[in-house]
Amino acid sequence: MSRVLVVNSGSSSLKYQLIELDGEQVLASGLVERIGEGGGSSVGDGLESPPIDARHTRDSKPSPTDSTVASVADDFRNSVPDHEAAFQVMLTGLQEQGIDLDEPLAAVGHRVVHGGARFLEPTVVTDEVKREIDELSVLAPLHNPPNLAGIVAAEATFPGVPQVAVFDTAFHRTLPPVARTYAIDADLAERYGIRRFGFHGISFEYVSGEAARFLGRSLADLKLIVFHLGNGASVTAVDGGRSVETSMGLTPLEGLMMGTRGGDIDPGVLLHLQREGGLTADAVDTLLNHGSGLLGLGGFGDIRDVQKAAAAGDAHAALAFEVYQHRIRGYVGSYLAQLGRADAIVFTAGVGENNASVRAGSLAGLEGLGIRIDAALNESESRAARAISSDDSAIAVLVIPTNEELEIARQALAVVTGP
Ligand SMILES: Nc1ncnc2c1ncn2[C@@H]1O[C@H](COP(=O)(O)OP(=O)(O)O)[C@@H](O)[C@H]1O
Ligand SMILES: CC(=O)OP(=O)(O)O
Ligand SMILES: [Mg+2]
Repeated sequence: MSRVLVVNSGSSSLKYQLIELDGEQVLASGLVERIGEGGGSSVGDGLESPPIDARHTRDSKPSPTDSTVASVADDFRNSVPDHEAAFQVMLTGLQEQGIDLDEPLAAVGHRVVHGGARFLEPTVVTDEVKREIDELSVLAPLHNPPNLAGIVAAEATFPGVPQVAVFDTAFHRTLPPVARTYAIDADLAERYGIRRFGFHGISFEYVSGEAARFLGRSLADLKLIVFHLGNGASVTAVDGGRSVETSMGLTPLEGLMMGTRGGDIDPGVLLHLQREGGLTADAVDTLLNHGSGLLGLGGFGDIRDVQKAAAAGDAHAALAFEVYQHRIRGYVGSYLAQLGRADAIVFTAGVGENNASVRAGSLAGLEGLGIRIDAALNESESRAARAISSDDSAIAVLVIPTNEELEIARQALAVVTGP
């Protein structure tokens, strides 16, 4: 028996796949979107079709007149998704795709974003594991609560089936001390567990393997810079299959600019907002997680909407689009220096796979570093893993579709079947 249900219960969507790992066949899949906001669901090829318009976001940012701290916070709280309802929609979706829910499952695999220092491997869920995932919610408030809700719902629906948590942080267990250390007081860091963890590890692991396969080379010999550009976005330097540097840190707030998160910021800005703006710590949290990034600066959380607004002459949207690419370009340079060289730069996830302008814009002007994009290849509508660099590019540039669900299914099955 090697049938695994994968539940990726996210902050505003639930993605699922039922996978038969003998032959790696997807038996059913779907996406339940805009949970709790009257949103619908899609089944079947849902993961291939364009997903949600404004995930993690409202349709547009609050106007300055209603942006008192309290009203901004309340506004976002009103859109807290109902994950239990989403789980029920998923079950209906599975049945509509002809799945008999009584057929035995080897495991249910769950994406869990923050595994802290404790969870370095995929882990069979126990009450203690759930407690620890819950405790880590303070470091991933957008993610761990819905991840846990998915686990609890699956336990109730599939009693006796092992629930396996697969952690986004685990791939980054190889980060060397120099890359996981913040330059703050060492005793304080120790006492409060302050260090860099990194996220999107499930995707980075899958995509690195696929990039090696595409290049026909051993992963052990490759130096890769992998950009996961989804709603959340991060980049990892992968050396011989190991994460050696990554842009997210203690929480998924650090690094690149994202849909509703701003990424790297001078910590002095937060102090200034608290002292001069009168914002509470919770209001700053809301602002950083829900009201920054493309949404905060450009007015829309989905980069396609930002591009449309920019094309229509909106200066803030145009600037947001530029800043997004400027950050990516900066990390290319930084990680090239950290790795010493790179065999390939890889783009993945919603924006990375689908947005040719972001790829071209971010890498424009980097010919001196040996990076040249072929415009026609870059603009191709192909969904397959592919190269988009020109023949004379010293560093290959690849687009590799991610498949977090397949990676989770593989890891979950490996845990329950043992070595
Ligand atoms: N088919 C598509 N064409 C263009 N952009 C897309 C497409 N699909 C997704 N995106 C972009 O990807 C973003 C979401 O990425 P995704 O990886 O699905 O996010 P997440 O899994 O983090 O929710 C959207 O904001 C959108 O801009
Ligand atoms: C860790 C993270 O940011 O995940 P997502 O992209 O799913 O929001
Ligand atoms: Mg994602």
